[in-house]
Amino acid sequence: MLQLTELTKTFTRPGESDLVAVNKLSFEVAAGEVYGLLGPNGAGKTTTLRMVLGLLKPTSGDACVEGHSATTDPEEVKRQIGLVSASAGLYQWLTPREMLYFFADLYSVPQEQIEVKLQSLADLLDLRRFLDQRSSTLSTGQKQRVNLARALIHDPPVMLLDEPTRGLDIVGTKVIFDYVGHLRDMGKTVIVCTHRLDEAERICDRFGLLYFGRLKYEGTIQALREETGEKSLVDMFLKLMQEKQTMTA
Ligand SMILES: Nc1ncnc2c1ncn2[C@@H]1O[C@H](COP(=O)(O)OP(=O)(O)OP(=O)(O)O)[C@@H](O)[C@H]1O
Repeated sequence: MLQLTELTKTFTRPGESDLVAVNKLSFEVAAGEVYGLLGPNGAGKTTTLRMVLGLLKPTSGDACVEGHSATTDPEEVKRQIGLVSASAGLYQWLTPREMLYFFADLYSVPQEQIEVKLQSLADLLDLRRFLDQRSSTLSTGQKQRVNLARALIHDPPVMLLDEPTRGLDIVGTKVIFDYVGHLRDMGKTVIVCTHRLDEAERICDRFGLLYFGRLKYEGTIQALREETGEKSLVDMFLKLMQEKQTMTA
């Protein structure tokens, strides 16, 4: 369970006015739910994720991850979250097996559980053929699957996926779709940040449309259609942008 309460981040900029990058953002994501946090460049998605991860201190408000405050208990919050980021790399000189053991150890997964966990992830993500091959020799798709396994090795209840399909072909994208399906089935609380609105529409249960740090719309695709009068997320965004242009014209 993830709960954001009036989460706010103001950046002070030398010689310029302050920038409210995230502005009183409140929403909840339940276990077994996939929430799409969507927004154009600069909307405040990354700043929000950094605060949820306990890496950036909010100016006010808080994010609660499984009941732990990201502000006062950031170390526990990190243990509760699995992060999948398009830009995460692998340790080239390690094999996937070594890397998964390394991260399991880092997260204090009990020794007797590591092998069991590794075997189940190897099945889930089809890693068996290359578990003992150096990561530098893996294909892009194989590396991606190892990264997905790494995020789950400590069995976190909350998963953050940041641009998970960036740079992937159809096969790689399908792996992500299936992975998100598994996460939902496992009862994880999932947040997906992406620019790919068409993909978000297929994999998310509910959406928050972020614009200039504020949640402009929130709901299921059906609720958003009724509220905006637009059919697709793309059209909803275009409408939002138009409103802003009219306001500033
Ligand atoms: N450390 C910082 N200092 C000053 N301004 C910042 C800082 N970090 C982010 N910003 C500003 O805050 C706003 C939100 O940025 P953020 O990276 O959260 O947006 P985003 O929605 O993730 O965008 P993108 O999709 O392009 O990654 C932007 O205007 C950005 O320039």
